[in-house]
Amino acid sequence: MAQSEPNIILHAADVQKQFGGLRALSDVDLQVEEGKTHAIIGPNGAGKSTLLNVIIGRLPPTSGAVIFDGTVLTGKQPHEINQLGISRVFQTPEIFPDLTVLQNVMAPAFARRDGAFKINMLRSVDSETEIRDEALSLLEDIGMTGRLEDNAASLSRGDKRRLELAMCLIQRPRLLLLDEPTAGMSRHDTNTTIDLLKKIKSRGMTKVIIEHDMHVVFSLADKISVLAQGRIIASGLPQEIKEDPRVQEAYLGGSVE
Ligand SMILES: Nc1ncnc2c1ncn2[C@@H]1O[C@H](COP(=O)(O)OP(=O)(O)OP(=O)(O)O)[C@@H](O)[C@H]1O
Repeated sequence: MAQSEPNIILHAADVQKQFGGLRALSDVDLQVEEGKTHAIIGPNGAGKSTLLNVIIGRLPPTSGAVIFDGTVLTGKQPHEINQLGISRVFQTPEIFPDLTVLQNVMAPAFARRDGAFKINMLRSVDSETEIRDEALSLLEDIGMTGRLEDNAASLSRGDKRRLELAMCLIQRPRLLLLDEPTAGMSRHDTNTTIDLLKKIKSRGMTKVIIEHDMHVVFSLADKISVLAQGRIIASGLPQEIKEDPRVQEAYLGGSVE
């Protein structure tokens, strides 16, 4: 029996981004399959953050379009894109410093339940007990059960990043964008985060991850696209990318191990 075609949930179609005289993105065509983890790698200045900012509506593309599950995102505001079920974990954590750790994780679930989020996120309307239970479960997953009542401002940078990840996960977005989710973390915290991201894979959430740490990339990615000087120079399975001479060259002759 023929295999059914994979569903492309996110498509950046022929995207260009110009900053004055600098072309940060050229002819970028990125297709992300539903339920998969798609990593975008590339040397410094390759255009990775620019592409992510175009996807989430923070930057308008100079030309081209981004399509999410049949809806053209280009021209929409970041909050509208978020309401369609796209969340992003930022390099600088965006948390509520004056709330406790537990309150931080519960807050986005209440916002989603009571406000505009509720229409397009995967989950249905929950009771406060359900939200609390899910927040506790996520906090256990990220190893922060011992810090529930601590003020979020008191957390280390790595803990703030994992807290923000839990805040995104409780919204159960259809697409989660992760911008260097383990930057600044110890190896132990990095591995905890990898385990958490693997765990949520089984929930069918699609993830796009930008990452410099190849241990993280090769632990998580189903597919990898390589950006260099604003162009996608290779796209494929992790093993194909590892062996691709163009990729080795883009990393200045280094290895992508
Ligand atoms: N707002 C901006 N104005 C002008 N130039 C910009 C702007 N944002 C990014 N650039 C330039 O666009 C290019 C791509 O930058 P970008 O931050 O997307 O790369 P990156 O792959 O994310 O790099 P890194 O891995 O170092 O974060 C770089 O040359 C950068 O200097």
